[in-house]
Amino acid sequence: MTQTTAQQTRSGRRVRPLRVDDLTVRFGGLVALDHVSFTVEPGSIHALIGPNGAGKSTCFNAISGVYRIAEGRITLGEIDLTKTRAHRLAGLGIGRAFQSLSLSPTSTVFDNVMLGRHSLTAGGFLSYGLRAPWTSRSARRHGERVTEICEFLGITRYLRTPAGALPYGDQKRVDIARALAVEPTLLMLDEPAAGMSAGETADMARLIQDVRDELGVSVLLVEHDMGLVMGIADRVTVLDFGRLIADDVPAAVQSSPAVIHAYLGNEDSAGDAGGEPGREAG
Ligand SMILES: Nc1ncnc2c1ncn2[C@@H]1O[C@H](COP(=O)(O)OP(=O)(O)OP(=O)(O)O)[C@@H](O)[C@H]1O
Repeated sequence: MTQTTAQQTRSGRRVRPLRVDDLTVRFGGLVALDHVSFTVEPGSIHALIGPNGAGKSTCFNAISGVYRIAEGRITLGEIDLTKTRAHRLAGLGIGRAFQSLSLSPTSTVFDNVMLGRHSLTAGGFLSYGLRAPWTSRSARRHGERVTEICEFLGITRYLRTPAGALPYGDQKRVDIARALAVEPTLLMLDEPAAGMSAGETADMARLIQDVRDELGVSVLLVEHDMGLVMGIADRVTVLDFGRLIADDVPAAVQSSPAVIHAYLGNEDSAGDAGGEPGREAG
C-alpha cells in the first residue's frame, strides 16, 4: 500500500482512516446492510464490490449521510460521520463523484469544478455566484486552484467549454475534478469506469492511482470492472446480500470461496472473481 509519509494530502490536510463499524441499514423489513465493518486506511485505494443488490450504494449513501443508519458508527479519524448531513461532508474532507453524472451541462467546465470549491470559499457559493467584490481576491485564488486541478485531470483545454459538450469519459473527469476541488482527504468514486471503453478504463485506473500517489488522497470506490479493481486496489471489501463476505488484499479476495460462490453461485464452476459472474459483478 502506498502511504504518504506524513499522512497528509498534497494540499496539506491530514489524512485519517475511514472506519465503518458494525453498520446496519434497513429499509422497512429489508436489511440492506447487516453489521458491516471495514477500514479505509490513509493513502490507500479501497474497493467495495459485490453482486447486484449487495448493498454497495447503500453503504456509500450511509457514509455520505444520505441514508439514515439503524446501527453502527462511521468515523473519519476522530470525526463521527454517523449523524453528519450530506452537505457537510465536503467541509470534512470527503469528495464524492457520482455514478450518473451530476454536472450542469450548460455551464463551463471551469464553473462546474468551481462549484466544488464553495465549501472552502469564505463568502460561500452565493458570494461567488454574485461575484461580490470583497471576494474577488479569494475567487481568483480559487480559480487558479480549479485550473491546477483541471490540469491534473488533463481537461484544461475544455475549461471554457460547456460540460455537456464533452465526450462521456471527459465528463467523468470533470465530475472527479469537482470532487477534488473540495481538497478532500478521501475521494469516493461511484463506478468511475461505468460506460467506458477499455482504453478509457485503463486511463481511469491510472488517474485513480495518481490521485493516491500524487495528491496523497485515500480513495474508496465502488466498481463493476473487476480488472480495474483487482489491478489498482490495495484492499477489497466484498458484500453479498448486505453482509460482508471478504475484506482482504485483491489476490486473497479473488481466491476466496465465499466470493467465488457469491459471484458464480457455484464453487465447482469457479474461476475467480474476475470470471463470468452469475450476477453482474460490482
Ligand atoms: N432507497 C431504498 N429503498 C428501499 N430499498 C432500497 C433502497 N436502496 C436500496 N434498496 C435495497 O437495498 C438492497 C441493496 O441495494 P444497493 O443499491 O445498495 O445495492 P448495490 O450493491 O449498490 O447494487 P447495484 O450493483 O445493482 O447498484 C437492495 O435489495 C435494494 O433493493
